[in-house]
Amino acid sequence: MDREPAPAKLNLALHVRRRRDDGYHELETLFAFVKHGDEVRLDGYGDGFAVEGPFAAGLAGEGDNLVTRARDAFGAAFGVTTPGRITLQKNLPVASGLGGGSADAAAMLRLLARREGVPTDDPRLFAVADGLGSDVPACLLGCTAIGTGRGERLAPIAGAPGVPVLLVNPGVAVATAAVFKRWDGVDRGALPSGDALNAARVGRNDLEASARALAPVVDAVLARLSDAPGVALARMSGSGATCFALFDTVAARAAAARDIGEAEPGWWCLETELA
Ligand SMILES: C[C@](O)(CO)[C@H](O)COP(=O)(O)OP(=O)(O)OC[C@H]1O[C@@H](n2ccc(N)nc2=O)[C@H](O)[C@@H]1O
Ligand SMILES: Nc1ncnc2c1ncn2[C@@H]1O[C@H](COP(=O)(O)OP(=O)(O)OP(=O)(O)O)[C@@H](O)[C@H]1O
Repeated sequence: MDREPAPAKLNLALHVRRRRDDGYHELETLFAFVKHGDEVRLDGYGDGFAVEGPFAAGLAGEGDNLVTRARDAFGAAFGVTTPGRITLQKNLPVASGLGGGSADAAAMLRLLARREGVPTDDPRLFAVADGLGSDVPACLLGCTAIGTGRGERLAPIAGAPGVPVLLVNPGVAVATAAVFKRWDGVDRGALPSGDALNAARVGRNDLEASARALAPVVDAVLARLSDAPGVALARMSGSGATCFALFDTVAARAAAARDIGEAEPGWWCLETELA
């Protein structure tokens, strides 16, 4: 059995600069990853596709799932067919701003590249990732990076590994296309330069207002995270509704997780670290 982790993506900052003629938006975003996520497994025997784990329910099956689409796109690009049974361990909430589907697709590509002897920096692999979704190249790269264009043009930067993070999702799925559609068209300026934490601190998420309009509970999540003692930064990730907070200490993160868990037992809370 071959396994590959699919870590959750965060947009520490997400600046939307303009709407393009092709319907996508020009972004400047600071991608980072945490130490938790989904997992893709490939078993050499059998065939088919199965999803398990806490967020497996209701997820697209074979055909529509990004994992099987990644397998098929890899096969078409490299002229190989990889038999075997694929299992997706779905630990991340779906349509939640954590890029779970993109992370799963990227993990499938990494796993197949390893099997077939394709270097992970092969430009053809990135072209396949690009064709699967705007976040997939960043997830394939898998390290702190500035993303421009649709998010597919990547420049790695030094990260801040080990910083304590709390992720909170209120259980409302938000469709990415709908959030971009509500963006007000106002360019609020470039992503600040500097190291990752400084850029994150000074930056924004320009999709927050649109996501709040679709999922007003995002306000409550951000309020709870911002009010937590010892919080350095609280912000929504991607198109929401998951919000993250960076903490000064593990103890402060643990206290916030406990308080939020008691006050809002229906919310998903995950204590993790920047990778
Ligand atoms: C919000 C982010 O997660 C931030 O990293 C990404 O921009 C979205 O990445 P993704 O989920 O991989 O998005 P895609 O599957 O490529 O696109 C889904 C839909 O989101 C909108 N979309 C996405 C990316 C982008 N730069 N501009 C857009 O307007 C488009 O309506 C598109 O049809
Ligand atoms: N393996 C997968 N995991 C999650 N979603 C998938 C997967 N395959 C297909 N999808 C579909 O893709 C859509 C987006 O899911 P995903 O969880 O990647 O979005 P997201 O977390 O909102 O990403 P973003 O950071 O772009 O906002 C869902 O509506 C889901 O039906």
